[in-house]
Amino acid sequence: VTFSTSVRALHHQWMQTIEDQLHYKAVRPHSLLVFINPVAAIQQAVDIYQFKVAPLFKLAKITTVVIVTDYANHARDYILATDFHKYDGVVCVGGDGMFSELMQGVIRRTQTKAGVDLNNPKARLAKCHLRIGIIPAGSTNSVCYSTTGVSDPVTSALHIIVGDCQPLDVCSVHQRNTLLKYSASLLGYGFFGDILKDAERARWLRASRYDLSGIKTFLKHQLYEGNISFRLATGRVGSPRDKCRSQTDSFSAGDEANWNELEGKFLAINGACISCCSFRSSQGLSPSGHLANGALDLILVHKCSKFNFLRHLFRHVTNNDQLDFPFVEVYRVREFKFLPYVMSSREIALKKQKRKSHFRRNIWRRNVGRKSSSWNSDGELIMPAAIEVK
Ligand SMILES: Nc1ncnc2c1ncn2[C@@H]1O[C@H](COP(=O)(O)OP(=O)(O)OP(=O)(O)O)[C@@H](O)[C@H]1O
Repeated sequence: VTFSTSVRALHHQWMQTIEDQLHYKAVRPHSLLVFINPVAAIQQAVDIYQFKVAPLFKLAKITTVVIVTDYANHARDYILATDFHKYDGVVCVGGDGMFSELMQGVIRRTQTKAGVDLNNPKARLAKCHLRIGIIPAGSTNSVCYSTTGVSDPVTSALHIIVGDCQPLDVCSVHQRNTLLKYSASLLGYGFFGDILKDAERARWLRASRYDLSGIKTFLKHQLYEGNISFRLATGRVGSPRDKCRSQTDSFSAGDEANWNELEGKFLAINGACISCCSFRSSQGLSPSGHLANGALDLILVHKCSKFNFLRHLFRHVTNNDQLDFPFVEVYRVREFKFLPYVMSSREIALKKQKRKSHFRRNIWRRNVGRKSSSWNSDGELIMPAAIEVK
């Protein structure tokens, strides 16, 4: 909504009323540290901040320190080394990758200060009090879209100004006793991991790199074999197949379920902490995913024909239920572990020999088990395939 008037007195009255209202807001930021990723999407983040956001912060009397990053992980390193007493929060001007970078910095900083061993997958993390605001300026902006309902810099700036707060679930991704990453939106193995890996090689194509890599990855129809074990979320956390999207309970003590285990050949294994919607898919990967219920929706896409996989993918951009297929399983879980089955080079050699005589009969097996995929963690690649997520 835009108000406009040529009457000076009325304009002044409106401004005064807004200022008064802001004055009464108890928890709103007065001082912010802003990080701008100049290479996000079509390299317009600096302009978006300068022309759309900075004037609003100025009107709201928010003082800012602005840093245009020089390299990947500049913001994360800065957060780890900075004294935050004078800031009420940090703002990320960029996409999901940039948000993830700031989030890694904020969580790592909080845990280190609290003496928590980051590499211990069983450690209970300390709560982060420093808030992160997102001004969408990236290619996908899924976290912003899933939390505010749109991807619009001005809307996000207004949310920040009035001090809106939306808690988010974050999961830790470990390999044995090493922390790999924290993830707040998508953890995708197979299809989404391969798309990202391919798209990273073609960053010069900007946002369209995802479309091109998506088509290439789809045509490869690569299957990945492995074992997945997961602990279901119990209590009133709802189900990923709920049609009702209203908020559910969050994790409560004593909420323990047994581990389930299954193995198979997967086209995709996706963990969604939020619905992961974006302009590409207004429903998202997990349309009923909740924002802070302490659970993650685990979507397993089993081996199926290319045609059926295309139907599943196509439903993400329509209002049809993309989870309603016999080859798609979905669980709301507290944690999961994945172990890829990858053949050794000796096994591959043996298989090749065998295939010479049974080439036609075994042709379908060509894609299975030769190599593992990588994980796409909020738009960042995680190379180890065997992970524990909590
Ligand atoms: N100055 C910089 N030079 C190069 N890379 C940077 C710089 N600053 C940040 N980065 C990195 O750029 C990566 C991508 O940034 P970002 O997520 O903002 O844009 P995007 O990939 O276009 O958007 P999305 O993640 O929403 O698709 C992030 O991983 C971030 O760490």
